[in-house]
Amino acid sequence: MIQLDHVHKQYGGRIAVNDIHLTVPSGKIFGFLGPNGAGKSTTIKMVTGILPIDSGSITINGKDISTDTIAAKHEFGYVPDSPDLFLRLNGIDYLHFIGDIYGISADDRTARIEEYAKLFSIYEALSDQIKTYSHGMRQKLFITGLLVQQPSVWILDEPMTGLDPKSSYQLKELMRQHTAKGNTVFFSSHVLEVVEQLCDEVAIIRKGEMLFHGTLPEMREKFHSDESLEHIFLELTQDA
Ligand SMILES: Nc1ncnc2c1ncn2[C@@H]1O[C@H](COP(=O)(O)OP(=O)(O)OP(=O)(O)O)[C@@H](O)[C@H]1O
Repeated sequence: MIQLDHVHKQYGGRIAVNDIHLTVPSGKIFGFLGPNGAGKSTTIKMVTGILPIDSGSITINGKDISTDTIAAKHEFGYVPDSPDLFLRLNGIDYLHFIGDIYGISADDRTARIEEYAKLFSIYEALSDQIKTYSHGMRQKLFITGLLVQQPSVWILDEPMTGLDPKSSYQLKELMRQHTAKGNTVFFSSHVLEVVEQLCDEVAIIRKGEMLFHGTLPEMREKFHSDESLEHIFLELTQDA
């Protein structure tokens, strides 16, 4: 479970996230939506401890990211929207680095690397430097790292971007299996068809303000609409 309590963030004088209160429950796939510049990545970077919070608090499985940072970081895994990191490492070195950080045993890590790198068709490329990977391959390597770590909470920023249809399907299946075991998946996306098909709950943010948080049936009831998520999203986020 992820809990955001009155979280606020400004860049200079500009408010990026305004007093957000949100619970991402265990056992659910949770979609975080909003137009460009709405505050999604800023929120995700605060949840993951990459950016400091100006005010409010964030806990992951009850561990406070600001005051109990290391413990909180052991609760989640994160796949960034721009996986352009550790470029001089080989894929396999990156996966062992993740295994070392999170104390994954040699047997578990070998089995997981083999299973998931093969599932995402990057096994053959693991001895190459990450800088030679395409965007989609980098994305899949970071997802494989998440699966080597196997944390209870998955935080994914635009995870489907750059994935081919088969990999996107595999990731969606893994998200479903993970939450079916009582774990948490929190991801941002612009692909509303995927969100509509996959998510148990959604939150919509615009200009740093939370516009809606709940299930899709609750959204339809609240906005008196039988329309698609895309239609409701466009209505909600259009400039007044
Ligand atoms: N490092 C920064 N310095 C100054 N302003 C920033 C910075 N990062 C983001 N912002 C501003 O904060 C606001 C929220 O940006 P954020 O990246 O969180 O949006 P987003 O919802 O993730 O957008 P996108 O869908 O385009 O990725 C925007 O107005 C953006 O210009």
